[in-house]
Amino acid sequence: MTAAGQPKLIVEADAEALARTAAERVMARIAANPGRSAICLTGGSSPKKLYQLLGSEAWRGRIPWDRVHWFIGDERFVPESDPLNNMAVARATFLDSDAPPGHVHPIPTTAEDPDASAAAYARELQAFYGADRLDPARPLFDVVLMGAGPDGHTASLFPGYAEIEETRRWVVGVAKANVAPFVPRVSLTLPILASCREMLFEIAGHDKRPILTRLLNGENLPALRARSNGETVWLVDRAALPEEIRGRR
Ligand SMILES: O=C(O)[C@H](O)[C@@H](O)[C@H](O)[C@H](O)COP(=O)(O)O
Repeated sequence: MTAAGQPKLIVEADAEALARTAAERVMARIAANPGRSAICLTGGSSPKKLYQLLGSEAWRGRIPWDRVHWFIGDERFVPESDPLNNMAVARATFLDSDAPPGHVHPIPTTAEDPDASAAAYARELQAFYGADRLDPARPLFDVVLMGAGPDGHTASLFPGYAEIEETRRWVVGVAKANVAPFVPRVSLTLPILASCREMLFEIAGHDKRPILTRLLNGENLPALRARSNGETVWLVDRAALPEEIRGRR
């Protein structure tokens, strides 16, 4: 985990400390980009503490809302009114109070199917970026937030699924998830997620220990294959660490 190009592992005492470090890193990337900043959010339970922090009185005032745009790396193909909708969680927790509406870019789930929704979001990302080819010298996102599922998926890129190998399309529809909730998904692909200054994984809690152990052992799972063209950071808490590593820290 220390060789060049490898994810950098940062261990925090607990999920609260992890969320604070994640918030500081997001803020540092926004501050380092004096222009229009783009943050790619994620879903599931892992980012909730971070979102709550960013929505708190102390942190809200630190965010330059007028120059930050908020995207999402994957979505469950359910209406925004459904509690399973990833962007709806981010909106309710921190975006709705301060983000200008035009700066929040949800994956549309009103299209006829996940493929149509994926195509629409690809067009939106390309319009924002100003090109349909990514220039390695000009990343699409400042930060891409990620989580790791129990099967090693990340975003909605599941192990063994064809979508993980996609190199051409920016966004793909995924007919059925490998883990609950078993609803269709829409996901950005690895090359698009890689187009960022920092990819930041949040992996916390005892339940994550089995999958973190597999990832640290180098299993070729989507969460290990997802890498930034810039920096990749795995923020983990002690509860998620395998026993033998925990004893050494
Ligand atoms: O829509 C989703 O479910 C996600 O974006 C997904 O990739 C998530 O990050 C992992 O499954 C981890 O999920 P938890 O954070 O709930 O463990």
